[in-house]
Amino acid sequence: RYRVRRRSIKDIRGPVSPSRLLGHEMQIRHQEEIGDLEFQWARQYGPTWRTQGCFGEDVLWTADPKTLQYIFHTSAYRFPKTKMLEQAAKNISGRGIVSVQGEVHQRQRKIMSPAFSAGQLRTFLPNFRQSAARLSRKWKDQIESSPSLDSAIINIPQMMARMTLDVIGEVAFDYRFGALDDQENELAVVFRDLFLDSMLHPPAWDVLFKATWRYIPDSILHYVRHIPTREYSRFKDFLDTSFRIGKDLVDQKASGTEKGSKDILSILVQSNIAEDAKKRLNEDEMLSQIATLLLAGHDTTANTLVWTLYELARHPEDQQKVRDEIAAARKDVETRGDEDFVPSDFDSMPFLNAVLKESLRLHPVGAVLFREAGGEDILPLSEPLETVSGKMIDQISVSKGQTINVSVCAYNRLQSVWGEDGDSWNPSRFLDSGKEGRTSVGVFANLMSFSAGIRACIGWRFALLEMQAVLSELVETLVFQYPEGMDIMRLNSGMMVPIIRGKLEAGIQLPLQVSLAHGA
Ligand code: HEM
Repeated sequence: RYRVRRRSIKDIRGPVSPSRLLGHEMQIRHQEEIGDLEFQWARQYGPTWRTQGCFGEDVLWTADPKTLQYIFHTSAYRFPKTKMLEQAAKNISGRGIVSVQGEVHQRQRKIMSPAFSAGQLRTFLPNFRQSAARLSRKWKDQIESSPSLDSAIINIPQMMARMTLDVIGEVAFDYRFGALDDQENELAVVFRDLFLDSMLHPPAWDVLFKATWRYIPDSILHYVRHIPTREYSRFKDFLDTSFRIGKDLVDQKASGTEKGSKDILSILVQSNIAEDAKKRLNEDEMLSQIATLLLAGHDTTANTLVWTLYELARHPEDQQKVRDEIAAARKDVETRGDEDFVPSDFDSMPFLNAVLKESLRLHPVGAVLFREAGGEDILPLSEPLETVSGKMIDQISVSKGQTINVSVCAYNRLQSVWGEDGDSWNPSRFLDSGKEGRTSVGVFANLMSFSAGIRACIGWRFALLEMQAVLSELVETLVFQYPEGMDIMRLNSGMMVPIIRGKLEAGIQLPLQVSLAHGA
């Protein structure tokens, strides 16, 4: 009888598995700091290695630029998200753009793209700036009411996440969360600590259970969202609440009472109406996009900004350089007679942009992307790889269903791409233009932090402009200092977040000493 032989990746080198049943899964999820193991393995085996998943599955890991380029750019939909990831995304965001695949994804992305055009984005800048100004006002008030009157220790992540939630509410849906003003908004409440509460250090039973999802038919898998444990019920609460509130919002936009509105949902509703009837988003898909944008568009940006302030507090000379650049741009604004920065002003802040890139490089909020081979395929490698049996190979054959974990954090530090100081903070690397010979990979700055290709972050320009707007306000008006002896760790709560070593129970923490900038 003819049998198809699966292509084995057993000859790819990798660490010895600590458990037959769970492989490296628990070790990876419970590692002390996010990325530590991947950095170690990338150093030991090069940018491609193999680990053991649950039930003895061989998992291929890659941080190799040529492989990444092949998977994300060259191969269209040939490397879908794993079924486990697809279902996990559906549990929390429904059938929105993050969780669908192939043609459905292509259809949704086409309808959503107009809402993220450059022209559309410009209209959001005043909102980004006003929200940033409200945040800096809050922190100034905290400083002015502190015992010393000139500085205060402030836990940065808390208010930052509230600000980005307010921003996404307003510009995406014309909806007021009032999060910066401590309002007990229903949606804001189901959102609070959603990921930290549900995804940190998952128990072994759940890791094993999720590993079986690939064998369960979709019609049954759909019901996992009703499992009454902490993770599943928190996600269900969030999704149900966001669908209920979203429905009112969509009805308002569709009824045309808000003609001329420029929020993302209004554009989306219009773009959907303009689409061929057969290709339109149905109600379930439309509501899912609301949950998706809330999730994808708020904590991501907040955390990147938090890590940026962490680095600037640790590198005061760089912080001052950014402040000087902002001051020079401010003079230009005044000379022009404008009230505030316009998008092109941020082009004249090369160091601020380099700082954001370097922060995204060292602290990608999504440290790993999960894919599988949609069919038999051959992955190219940028450098020959020595196998367990001592062969040198320059490509890897994979079978349909082969799990491929993309280590964004390891790629972002790869010495062959970023130089010997790949592990260190050095924003100036982005000021040098000597990039010839590099394999072009990510959608932004050759980084994988916003992913790449047809499934790259749809909101990367949005995030960048928001971060430019917020960082320029905060650094112009405030000075951030790193408290002596504090030890911050990168924790995995589904996203890379900071905590203080030994104080996990305190949750996400980055307390910085904040004072008023001279003249602010
Ligand atoms: C610094 C901030 C951000 C980072 C680092 C980031 C990162 C990413 C990454 C890595 C992906 C790919 C995920 C995967 O393939 O598994 C992604 C997808 C996505 N992001 Fe972002 N993101 C950010 C901000 C935003 C914002 C502000 C929005 C919306 C306003 C947004 C909306 C989305 C959407 C809708 C997708 C799915 C795209 C698709 O599958 O076609 N993101 N993002």
